[in-house]
Amino acid sequence: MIDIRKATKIFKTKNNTIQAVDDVNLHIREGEIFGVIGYSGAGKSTLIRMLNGLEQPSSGEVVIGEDVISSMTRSNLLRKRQKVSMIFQHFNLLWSRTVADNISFPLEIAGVPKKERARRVAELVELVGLTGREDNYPSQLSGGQKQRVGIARALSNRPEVLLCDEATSALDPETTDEVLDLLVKIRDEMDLTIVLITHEMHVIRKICDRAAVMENGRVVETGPVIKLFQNPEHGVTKRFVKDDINDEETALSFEEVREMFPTSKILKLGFVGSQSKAPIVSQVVKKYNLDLNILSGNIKRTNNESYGHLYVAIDIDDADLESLEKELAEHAVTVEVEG
Ligand SMILES: Nc1ncnc2c1ncn2[C@@H]1O[C@H](COP(=O)(O)OP(=O)(O)OP(=O)(O)O)[C@@H](O)[C@H]1O
Repeated sequence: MIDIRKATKIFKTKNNTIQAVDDVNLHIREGEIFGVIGYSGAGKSTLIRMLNGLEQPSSGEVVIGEDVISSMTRSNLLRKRQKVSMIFQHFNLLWSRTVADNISFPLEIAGVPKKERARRVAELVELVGLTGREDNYPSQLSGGQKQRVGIARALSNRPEVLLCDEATSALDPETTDEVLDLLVKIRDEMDLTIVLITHEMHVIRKICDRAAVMENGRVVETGPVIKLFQNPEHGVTKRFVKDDINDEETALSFEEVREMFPTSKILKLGFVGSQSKAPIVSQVVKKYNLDLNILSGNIKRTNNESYGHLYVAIDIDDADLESLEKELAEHAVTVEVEG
């Protein structure tokens, strides 16, 4: 559906040349929620702006559906933007217009008749959960409500692609989750493809199907979200995953654990998918008659799976450990011996 092929973007300023996007190749499938994550300056905004022609690549191509965005005429691009719409971190609402009039604005520009506009606005207000707020001005709304207006406005011309530029970065965690839930709902109900950029791994974990990690203009890792969390390969991905899981405390307490259980081995058991809900550990503990201390654990949910790990201190000799590893592997539970 979306193909970014060998895209680069070079900004030349008076004293400087900056390679904001460096030889990026990405394929985004129809109907997926695709995330791009990176720290500040990684090139995310420049990349997402290439998808609606707000930036033109210095070289390479951006294709959405049948259209080569990177070589469209201005008038065709303006028409295409009705099908590739965008929401923003700071909402970009028109402050002198009411909720209803903000949502109606793109329809007015597209020349939709008044009656039809009113019908569409009513539908969208309901879809984004703003019934009763139609006549409010943006200044009378909370951040989450303002973003709902932004979403409704972006959906007014029935786009095929919705681009989200740090759409939840200005919101508190609870409101973030509500807006993320809304994005999933509209993707499901409206056959949308969503591309979002963020610096929060939580956002990727919560709603994305696949994601790309950017650093210095390059995509350094890409794949299904569960894979990025379970088996991050690049250092930047590992940092993002660690920040999200926040297992620093576990690492710090290993020394104490060794003092407390000098004869034990410390194991990290990794779970994914349906296995993370099954009582596998208690089954093998019973079977091998093991003495086991649970040190810490963490189970997280992605959009459609759970994954996580459990640190345990366990009195076990090498032979038993080998059979235990084999048995757990049959249940897709990984075992790593710490230290
Ligand atoms: N119009 C521009 N002119 C010159 N340099 C630019 C321009 N736009 C972006 N850059 C530079 O390109 C690099 C990538 O910027 P970009 O905004 O795409 O990164 P980002 O990952 O979105 O970061 P942030 O999250 O801070 O917005 C940065 O070094 C930035 O300073």
